[in-house]
Amino acid sequence: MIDDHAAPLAVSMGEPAGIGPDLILRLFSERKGGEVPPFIVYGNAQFLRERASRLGLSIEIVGARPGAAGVIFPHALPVCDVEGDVPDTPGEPQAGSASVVIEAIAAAVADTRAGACRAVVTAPIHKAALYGAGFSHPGHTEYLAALCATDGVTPLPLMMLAHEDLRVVPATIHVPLHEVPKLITTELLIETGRILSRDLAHRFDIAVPRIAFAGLNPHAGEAGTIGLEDRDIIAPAVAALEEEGIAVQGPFPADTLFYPPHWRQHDAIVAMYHDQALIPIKTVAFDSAVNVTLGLPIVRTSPDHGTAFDLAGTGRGSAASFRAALKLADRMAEAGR
Ligand SMILES: NC(=O)C1=CN([C@@H]2O[C@H](COP(=O)(O)OP(=O)(O)OC[C@H]3O[C@@H](n4cnc5c(N)ncnc54)[C@H](O)[C@@H]3O)[C@@H](O)[C@H]2O)C=CC1
Ligand SMILES: NCC(=O)COP(=O)(O)O
Repeated sequence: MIDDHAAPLAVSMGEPAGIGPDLILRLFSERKGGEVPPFIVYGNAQFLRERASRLGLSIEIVGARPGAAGVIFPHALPVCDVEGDVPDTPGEPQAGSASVVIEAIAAAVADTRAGACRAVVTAPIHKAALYGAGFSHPGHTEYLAALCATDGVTPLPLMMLAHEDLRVVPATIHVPLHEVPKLITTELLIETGRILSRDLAHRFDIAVPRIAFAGLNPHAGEAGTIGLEDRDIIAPAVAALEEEGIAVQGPFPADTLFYPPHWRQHDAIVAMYHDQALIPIKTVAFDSAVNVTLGLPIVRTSPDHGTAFDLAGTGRGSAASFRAALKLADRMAEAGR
C-alpha cells in the first residue's frame, strides 16, 4: 500500500513553448531547504534536458515512477516520461508536441487518483495548440473534471483563484461573455455555493466559510431596473443556500464588493463570469495568486498566469505563483487527509 504522505506532487509540464518548463526547472533548482515540496514531472524528459541546458541549469533528469520520486528528488529531477518528439522552441508552439502535453495531464491525474501522487499541479497550456490533437476542452478545469468522471458522471468543477484572504470563484468559466446571462441559473449557483462551502471547510480548514455573491448587472440590478438576473436568479440561490445553513450573502454590486474592506469580510466571493473574478485578484496579486480547482476528488492547483511566450526560455519571469501553487497543493492535500 502506498503511504501517500510520502507521495510526491504530480506536476504536468504544460506547453513546451511556454514559461512553465522554465519555472519547474528553476523551482527544482531551488528545492534545497525544503521550501518546495517533492514533486515528479509528467512530461518529455529529453525536452526538459534541452530546456535546462538552454537556461544554464545543471540538473540531472531521471526517468521515474511516483513511488521512487521521494528518494530521487533530493539529488535529481524525477520525470515520468511521456514519449514524443518535443522540440525546444521557446515562444513557438509546435503542433507535434500537443499529444505529449495532453497525455502528461491525463497521466498526472490518473496517478493522483490512484493515490501514487498527493495532488496535481499543472503548468500553463496554450489551448489553441492542443485542439489539432483532439483536445476539446476550453481549459484544464474542464479537462480535469472529465478525467475525474466516475460511472459516467462528470463532477462540476469550480475555478478558484486564491491569495491569502482574497479568494474568487467565477460561476461561469471559459465561456463567451454574451452567453453568461443564460448560463447563470439558480441551480448552478446553489451547487457552486455548496461545493465552495464544503471545500473551503475540508481543504482550507475554514470551519464556517463566509461566501459573498456578486451581482451580474451594474448596482446588482438596481432593484430590477437594470437587469433582472440579480433579483430573479442570484437572490433566490443565496436564499436557498442560507436555508441550508451556509453562510452566504448577496448579491452585492460587483464594483464595490472588491473594495478591500468589503471583500475582507468574506472568505470567498462568487463572481458571475471569468473576468469579473480574475481582474481584481490579478490586479492585487498577479505574482502570488494560485489557481485551484474545487469540486474534484483530487487536489489541483496551478500558477495564476499563462504561457508567457515572451519570457519562455529566457530565465526571466517570476516563479512566485508557481511556488505558491506547489505549497498550496501540499497544504490542501494534507488538510484533506
Ligand atoms: N492554467 C493555464 O493553463 C493558463 C493558460 N493560459 C494561456 O496562456 C496563454 C497566454 O495568455 P495571456 O493572456 O497572454 O497571459 P500570460 O499570463 O501568459 O501573460 C500575460 C502577461 O503576463 C506576463 N507574465 C506571465 N507570467 C509571468 C511570470 N511568471 N512572470 C512575469 N511575467 C509574467 C507575460 O509576460 C505577459 O506580459 C493563452 O493561451 C492562455 O489560454 C492563461 C492562463 C492560465
Ligand atoms: N485565466 C485562468 C485560466 O483560464 C486557467 O484555466 P485552466 O486552464 O486552469 O482551466
